[in-house]
This record gives sequence, C-alpha cells and structure tokens, in this order.
Amino acid sequence: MSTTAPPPPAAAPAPAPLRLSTARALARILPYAKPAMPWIYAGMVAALLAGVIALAIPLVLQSLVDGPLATGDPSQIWPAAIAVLVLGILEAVFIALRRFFVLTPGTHIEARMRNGLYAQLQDLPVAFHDRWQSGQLLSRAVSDLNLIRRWLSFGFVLLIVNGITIVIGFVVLFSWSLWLGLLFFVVSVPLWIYGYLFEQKYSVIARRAQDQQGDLATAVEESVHGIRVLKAFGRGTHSLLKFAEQAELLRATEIDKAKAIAGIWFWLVLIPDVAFALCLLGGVALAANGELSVGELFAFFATATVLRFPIESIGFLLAMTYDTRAATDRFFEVMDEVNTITDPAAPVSIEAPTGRLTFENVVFRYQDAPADQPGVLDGVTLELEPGETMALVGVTGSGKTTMTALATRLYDVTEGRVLLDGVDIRDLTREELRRHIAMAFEDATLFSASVRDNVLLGRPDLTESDDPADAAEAERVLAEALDIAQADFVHSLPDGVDTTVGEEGLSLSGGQRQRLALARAVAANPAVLVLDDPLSALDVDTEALVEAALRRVLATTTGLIVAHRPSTVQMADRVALLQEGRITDVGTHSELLKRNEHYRYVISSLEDEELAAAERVERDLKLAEQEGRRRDAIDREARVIDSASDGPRGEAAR
Ligand SMILES: Nc1ncnc2c1ncn2[C@@H]1O[C@H](COP(=O)(O)OP(=O)(O)OP(=O)(O)O)[C@@H](O)[C@H]1O
Repeated sequence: MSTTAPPPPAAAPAPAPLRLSTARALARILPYAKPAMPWIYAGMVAALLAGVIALAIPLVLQSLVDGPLATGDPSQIWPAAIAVLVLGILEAVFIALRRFFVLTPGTHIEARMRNGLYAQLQDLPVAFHDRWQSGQLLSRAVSDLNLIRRWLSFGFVLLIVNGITIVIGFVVLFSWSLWLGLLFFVVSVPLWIYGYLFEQKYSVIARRAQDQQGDLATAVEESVHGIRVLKAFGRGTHSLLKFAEQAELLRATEIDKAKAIAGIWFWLVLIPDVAFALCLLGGVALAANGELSVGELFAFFATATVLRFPIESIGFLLAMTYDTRAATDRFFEVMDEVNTITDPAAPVSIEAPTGRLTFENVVFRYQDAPADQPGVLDGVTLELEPGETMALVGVTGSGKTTMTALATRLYDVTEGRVLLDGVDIRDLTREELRRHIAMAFEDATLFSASVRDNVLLGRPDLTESDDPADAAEAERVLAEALDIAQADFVHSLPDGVDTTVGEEGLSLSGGQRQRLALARAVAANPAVLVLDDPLSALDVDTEALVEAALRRVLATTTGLIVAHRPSTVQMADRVALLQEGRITDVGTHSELLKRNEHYRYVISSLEDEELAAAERVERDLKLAEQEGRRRDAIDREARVIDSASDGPRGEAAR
C-alpha cells in the first residue's frame, strides 16, 4: 500500500526566519533576470526620456506666456505650439517604446523561474512533498511568478523611472522658484513617512494573502482530486462550506490590502493638493511682489501637474513591489530547500547487477514524526538472493511500504545501509539506481500522455534515441510489458497504445491503471522489481493471469513484493515477516505457517480482508446491474410519455 502521508500542515510553511530588506529580497531575482536586463534598462531609458520630455513642456509654456502672450506678438505662438506638439508626440513614442522593450523579457524571466521551480520540485525528495501542500506549490508556480513578471516589466521600471522623474521634477521646481519648491517639498515630507509605515503594514498583509491563496488552491485541488469520495459520501456541501470559509478569510485579507492601499492613496492625492493650494497662495504673493513672472508661476504649476502622476503612482507601485517581495520570498522558500537525497561526489557504477538486495541494520524514522515516537524501522536486516522473490508481510502500519521506499531512495535510511550487489545504494547515482531498481505502487499514477509514453517512462534509452533499432526494441519491450501485465485492453482503446490516458488515467478503471503501472515497472527491465501491492484492484481472474505472467519475469529478476493477499504470498520463494520495526522471521510460506503464530494471524486477517473485498465487488456488481435495469425501465417509461405527448410529429422528429 502507498505510503500514508501525514495530514498536511494547516498553513504554508513559515517564511524564512532571516528577513532581508525588500531591495535585497528582490535582488535575488537578478540571476534569472540577467539576460533580459538590457531590455529592461532600455525600457527604463525610454520611460525616463518620456518623463523628461513631459517636464520640458512647461519650459515652452513659460516662454509662451512670458513671450508672445505678454508682448502680444502672435508670430511667436506657432513655433511654441509646434514645439509642444512635437514634444507630445515624442513622449507618446517613448511610452510605446517602453512597453515594447519590457513586454517580452518579462515573459522570458517568468518562464526561466518557472522551469527552475519545476526542476527543483522534481529534484526535492518525497519528504519535502510530504510537508508541503500541493496548492501552495501550485500558487507559487503560477500566481507568484505572474506577479514577479508583471512587476519586472511594469512596476520595477515605473518605480525607478517615476522616482527619478520626481527628483528631476523637484530640481526643476526649485529652478523656477526656490521658496515655492521648498514649500512643495516640505509639505510632501509626511508622504515619505507614510510610505515607510505603509511598507511595514502592507508587506505582512501581502504575504498573508498569498499564503491564503495557496491554501485555497490546495482546497480546490484536493476536492477535484477527491471528487468521487466527496460525491459518494454526499460531502459536497460540507466541502463547499469549508471552502467558503477559506475564501472568506482571503476576502477579508484582500479587503485589508485594499484599505491599506486606499490609505496611502488618500495621502498621495491630498498632500499634493494641499501643496498646490499653499504654493498658489505663495506664488501669487511672489508674483505680486515681482519676484516671479507670470510665465514662471504658470510653468511651476505645469511642472507640478506633470509630477502628479508619478507621485500618485508611487502608492500602487509600492503595493505592487511589496506583493512581489512576498512572491519572491515564497519562490525562494522552495528554491532554498536543500535536497538531502543527492548523487555522491564520486559515484560507483554496477555494470551488470545480479540483483542481490540487502537491508543491513536499517533504522528509519520519518522527519516529521513526533520525537517521542519510535522509528518505523528499527534494525531491519534482510537479504534477497539474485533472482529470488521475497514477499513482505506484516500487519497494517508495520512499515512494509516504508521499506520498499528505502530501496529506491525515495527516502534515505536514518541508520544502516541498503546494498545492491554489495554496493551502498547511496554510492550510485540516482539515475543508475532507478535503472536497476524499478517500482510499481498500489496507487497507480498515470500521466496525461499516451499509453506508450506511460509504459515506456523508465526507458529513455529507447524512447529518446534516434536509432531505428532502438525504436523497434521499444515496440518489442512495450508489447512484452503489456502482455505480462495482461493489459491487452489497450488495443481496444480508440487509438490503441497511442491513446492519451486522461489526467492521472482517470478515464481508465483502477484495475486497468494498475496493469499499466505494472507494465511500466516491467518495461524498465530492472535487476530488482519492487512491487507495493500492485494487483489490489484486479479481479481474481485477471490477478491470476498477471501473477502467472509475473512469475516468468520474476524467474530472472529479484522481486520484493508487499503482499496484501495470500495469493501474492504464494508467488514468492520466501516470505519476510515484518513486526514492530524488525524482520522477525524469514522462510517459505508453509514453513512460516507451521512455526510462526504471528504469521498465521497476519495471513488469516489477509484472508478475511480478501473475503470482504470479494463480497464488496459482488455487491457492487449487483448494485450496478440493478441500477442498469432501473435506468432501462426509466428510459422505456420516458419514451412512452414522450411519444404520447408529442404524437406522431414528435416521433418523426426523433
Ligand atoms: N510520510 C510519513 N510521515 C510520517 N509518518 C509516516 C509517513 N508515511 C507513513 N508513516 C507512518 O509510518 C508507519 C508505517 O507506514 P507504512 O505505510 O510503511 O506501513 P504499511 O505496513 O505499508 O501499511 P499498510 O499495510 O497499511 O500499507 C505508519 O505508522 C504510518 O503512519
């Protein structure tokens, strides 16, 4: 049976304790953004030029007001008007160029980061996936990276450019009038203080919202995945209520976010307005005293108006920056995870393994198991001879699945060693180890791909080769594996072995999926085949056929089989009894039956389970038959009612 995962943590894993400044946290994106940075800088230059041009327009206006308007000479109006028009067009062109420069690089950076994340998720050990909710990973891969892309192409560029524009704008304001500029600056000071406080508050809410989005994605993923169970137990409404609760939490957080943004927005609009009003009063007084020309006053306000958008935009640009900071932290929480199951620095290779598999004093405890709980395995020693088939038997929860997972390094032993042909499996590369030891699980996961690709998943040597001889060999291996797994049903699928089996093979029955998963393990042609109850969903007749075919494979391959049925036990040359974390007896089925009371107890409980399962299958079949008869009767009745109400016309239309 598959490894039982512990209940997922209620929320996402806590953020890294080390808290970097926002700038340093965001700088971590740089290695991914490096190739695209020239384009982003080009976008910044274009945006900056657009900003400078916008600030130059008041210059022309001042010359217009103090020149032709003051002197009443209309000949000067046209050059000034044309200059404003040309500057306006140039500004529009540079804004368009900014968009052009930054649009594509952002998508490249997003794709690069997403590929990196995917590779890391593939590389990280099963223990990591035990701890993390799938929705949290999904939201990092999709919405967080989306946020980062939008910020890089838009928020980052505008934040820098608008910041520079504001600085240049203030210099220009000061150049028009020192006193008015100073007044404008002093009145704006509360804005910078508010901006700082905003960061403290908003960053926390932004992080909370993104974690809650991840929780929500987990809830959707789980309910879609478990839709059959929810429907069968009529728990759809219950699950909806739970989902609505989580959605409500996220809604409340989003409202907090909106309130925080509204707060800074309020000050960003109010303070420039107050500054405008005060400067107007001061400006008129200065103009009346002759210290400022009307044209200069006009240009001062035109410049201050140009600065309004950059100042107002700082609010949402800061919000976007803090959202992106949270997204970046979340991304690097996964990227910073250290993979504990890695390839050795100096790997050993086994050319042609014979398949001797040895567990030597193996102790294992799950990382997330409570400290006071004893290890699942506590000194397991077992040796499988080359070509031998060993059944692993024990009560539920005794650690059978765990033992099989150690043989393929899905987890690493806590103490002791697992050896293949005398070589510690940690001294082999993972790629080589998985070539030598293949596994089939009870929970047969198939990928959204053709039957062929699913079955030949473990044979890249054949499927990724350009050699026609390999292609022919792939066909032979495929046919043989399907034959052994009694999976000839694939030939009656619409496109035979080229039929795409749906998401996780949902379009196939449990037994059909298991047969394909078994075919996949057989096709890998390993020296050791580890089977974790892979025949549980087969009916008795098919199971007997698969077992007969498997015997042929197992005659030359070492097999470690977790047995949940007495019939599986009988396939094995020897049986190992797992009890309280140790192998307490090894022998043939009949030897153990004769001498071991605990073994007799386990076997009799397996028989009871098998009987109950057979009864369940029979009951389901009967129910399906009754349901079919009931549907036929309803259909017949519906046809009678239809034809009675439609009359001959209705019949004809049908
Ligand atoms: N990822 C995990 N983290 C923590 N504990 C785990 C994890 N997976 C399994 N366990 C615990 O380890 C013990 C052994 O589980 P395992 O699945 O190996 O048993 P099993 O013998 O295969 O059971 P079954 O016959 O029911 O399939 C159980 O107590 C289980 O709760």
